[in-house]
Amino acid sequence: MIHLNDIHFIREERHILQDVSFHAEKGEHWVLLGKNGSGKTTLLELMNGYQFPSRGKVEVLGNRYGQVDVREVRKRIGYISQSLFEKMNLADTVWEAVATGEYAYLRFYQEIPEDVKKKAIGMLERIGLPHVAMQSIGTLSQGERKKVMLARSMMQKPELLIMDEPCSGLDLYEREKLLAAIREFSDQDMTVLYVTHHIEEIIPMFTHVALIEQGRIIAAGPKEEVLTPEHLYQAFQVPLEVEWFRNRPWIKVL
Ligand SMILES: Nc1ncnc2c1ncn2[C@@H]1O[C@H](COP(=O)(O)OP(=O)(O)OP(=O)(O)O)[C@@H](O)[C@H]1O
Repeated sequence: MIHLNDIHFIREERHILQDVSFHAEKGEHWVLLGKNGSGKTTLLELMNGYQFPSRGKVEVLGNRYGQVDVREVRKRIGYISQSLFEKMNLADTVWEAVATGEYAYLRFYQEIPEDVKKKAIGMLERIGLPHVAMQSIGTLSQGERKKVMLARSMMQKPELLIMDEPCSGLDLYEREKLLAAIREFSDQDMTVLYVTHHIEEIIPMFTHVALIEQGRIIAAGPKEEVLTPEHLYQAFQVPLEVEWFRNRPWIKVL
C-alpha cells in the first residue's frame, strides 16, 4: 500500500529526512506523531508525489514514483490539509466545493451534473452539515471547513486517506466531532494516515503509530507497543506517563 525505503530528503544542505523506511498495509489506520518541525508534512508530500526524495524509493498503491504519472495515483488518494483549503475559492458555495472532489479539481468551469450535486449534498448530510450547503466556504467556521474538506475527499471513495493535522485550531467539542466523522468515513478497506502532534487524538480506530523525531522514524508498529513513556520521551523530550482509557491514550506530564 505505502512502501518508503531508505528515504533521504536533503534541502539547502539540511538533512530533513534521514534513512526513513515506512510500510503501511491495506486497511491499517496509522498516526504519524512527532513534534513541530520533525518532518511529518515532508513525509506526506513524498507520499502524494508533491516532493521527491534525494535518495530512496517511494511506492504508493503499487506505483513506484518516478516511473508513473503521479496525478493518476493522486486520484486514488484523499488528502486533507490546510494548504489544500487555501487553494480553494472562498466564494464557491459549500456544495460546489464538495462536488469538486468527484473530479479531483479545485473548482468547476462548467455546469455541475445533477447527480454529482445530489451526491455532494448527501455527503454534507452524512457529515451533519446539510444546512450550510448554500453558504460560501469563506463563511464557514474552522470546524465546518475541516468537515467540508473531509466530505469533499470522500466523493470518490479513496483507497488511501491522508490527513495533515485536521484537528488543529479546533476546540474540544469540534475536535471530538471531527474525529467522530473521520471514524464514520474510514472503513476497513481504506488505509488511513493521520498526522498530528497531539497524542489524545489517537482514537480507537487507529491501529498503528509511527513516531518521528528530527527526520528519523524512532518507532513504528501497533499503537500499544509504540506509545510507551520511553518512546514518547525520545520524541518529545518531556517526561510523561501514558494512561489508556477506552482504548485511547491520555498523557500526564510528570
Ligand atoms: N523545501 C525545504 N527547504 C528547506 N527546508 C525545508 C523544506 N521543506 C521542509 N523544510 C524544513 O524541514 C523541517 C521539517 O518540516 P515539516 O513541515 O516536514 O515538519 P512537520 O513535522 O510537519 O512540522 P509541524 O508539525 O510544525 O507542521 C522544518 O524544519 C522545515 O523548515
